[in-house]
Amino acid sequence: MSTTPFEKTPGWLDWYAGPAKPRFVLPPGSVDAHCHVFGPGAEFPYAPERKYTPCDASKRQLFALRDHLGFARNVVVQATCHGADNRAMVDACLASAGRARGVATVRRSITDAELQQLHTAGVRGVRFNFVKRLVDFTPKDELMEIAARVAELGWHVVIYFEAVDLPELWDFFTALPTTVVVDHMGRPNVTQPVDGPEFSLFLRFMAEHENVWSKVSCPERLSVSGPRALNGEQAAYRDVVPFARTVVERFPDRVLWGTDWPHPNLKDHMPDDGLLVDFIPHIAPTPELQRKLLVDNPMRLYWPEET
Ligand SMILES: O=C(O)/C=C(\CC(=O)C(=O)O)C(=O)O
Repeated sequence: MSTTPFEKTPGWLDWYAGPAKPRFVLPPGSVDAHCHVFGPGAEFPYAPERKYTPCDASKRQLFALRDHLGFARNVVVQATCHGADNRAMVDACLASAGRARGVATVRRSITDAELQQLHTAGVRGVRFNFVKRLVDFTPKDELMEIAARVAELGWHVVIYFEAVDLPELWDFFTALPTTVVVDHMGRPNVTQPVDGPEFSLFLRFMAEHENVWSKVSCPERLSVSGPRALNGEQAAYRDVVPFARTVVERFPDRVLWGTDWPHPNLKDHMPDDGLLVDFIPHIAPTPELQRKLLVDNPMRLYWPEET
């Protein structure tokens, strides 16, 4: 039972308890390269400037899911409900015995010593979020300054934005001096054709910039016609498959996959994470593509010293 002093956002959907055991057997050493921890709020309070208040989702629960699904490692991405207070994410990395790396949110005021502490804890990237419902605006010159500082540590920049905003953000993104990792394929509108102007622009963004990678994650967030990953469904979110599969097949060495557990801000349903894993072979149909997506690429980015 939760003892959080926080009241969840009305209508909040809690993460799925008792997920199925995936039928798809993950390659040994697979990395869940996009997931979060929330609090627990009593230990790691949510940020005053947050746009939503989630249910708690602790490191212990995350690691139990990792083991249940068959992942070896996690990349814990700072969620906006914790603002630039990275303590919950750092605590998860430190408790993971080297099996978790982190992506932080930092402000311009962070000191070099604090950045170094994050590095020692396992942080290897910063996240710049441009989704307006999630964060207040941060000036681009501040973000560029942060990017230049973290480049010196060998970190990358994770960017999260809506597809309609890519044209306006293009110049900023293409000026970033690091590897750039796009969350959830830049959130395409999957009711549009995969070869239509919107997604073609995203593919061009990746094709013309070899430092740009993409997470082919979050079908449950992008899908419009489903079916949902519930009740044993083995062919969930069919409308997202052509988009993700195109990215995996065109850029096999620059893609990552993650559960996005505990799935913040879903409105419609909460997926069974076991069935989400069963989505992977639909978008990465061969063992070679699967190994690159789940092992080789995330290891190169987050644990390069082991590759
Ligand atoms: O978990 C995600 O990747 C997506 C989110 C939440 C988020 O980014 C955050 O809170 O930081 C969303 O679309 O609401």
